Amino acid sequence: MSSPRPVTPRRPRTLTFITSNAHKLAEVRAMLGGAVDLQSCFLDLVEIQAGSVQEIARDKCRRAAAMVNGPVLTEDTALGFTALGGLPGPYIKWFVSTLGHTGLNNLLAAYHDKSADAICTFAFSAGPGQEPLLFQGKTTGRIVPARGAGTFGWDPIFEYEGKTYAEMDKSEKNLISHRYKALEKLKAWLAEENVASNT
Ligand SMILES: O=c1[nH]c(=O)c2ncn([C@@H]3O[C@H](COP(=O)(O)OP(=O)(O)OP(=O)(O)O)[C@@H](O)[C@H]3O)c2[nH]1
Ligand SMILES: [Mg+2]
Repeated sequence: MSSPRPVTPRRPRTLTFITSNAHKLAEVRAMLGGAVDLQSCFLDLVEIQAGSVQEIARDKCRRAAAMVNGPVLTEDTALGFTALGGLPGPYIKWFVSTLGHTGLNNLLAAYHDKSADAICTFAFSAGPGQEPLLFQGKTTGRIVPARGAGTFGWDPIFEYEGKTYAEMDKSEKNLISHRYKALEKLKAWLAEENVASNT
């Protein structure tokens, strides 16, 4: 007996982005432009502890799809310090709120290597029981003492090519960021469907 073929979800024209983070939503809106009709739903989803960012992102998306009983887009951001083997990674939210910018710098005080990877993982599920598809982007930078007037999480301590995210105009960050790179992959996937459905 042959096993069932995996079903590729239809690419949606409307995306419902489930997030509790207004900064993420603003960046995603700015970067998606008119590529898709973006709806948002402000929910703080449970996030599991797991060994991989992918596993956490998939679980978060499955929960969102079950909660709204329909197609959903979710996003998970990790910030991994090379010297710490990729930690705090997906747990950066709790590290930044507990340690602050200075504390995060102090974590690297004993190490010469200050490099860090900002990793963004979007997950799309076509609905409850539908396996999420992942779109991931990574930007490598350095952890530095806070600079710039950023109000978004760790933007002031993440330096890329001489400027922290917080020192960049939004439009500048949105051309090189981890989120931009992930969103380009999501947009390419959406565009493929538009080509297919117009032919
Ligand atoms: O300076 C920043 N520049 C960014 O570009 C960025 N993207 C995310 N974050 C922060 O990193 C943690 C991720 O955790 P996270 O993915 O679980 O997000 P969240 O819980 O805030 O929202 P969500 O899970 O409801 O979507 C949270 O503290 C976010 O505020 C950023 N900080
Ligand atoms: Mg979260």
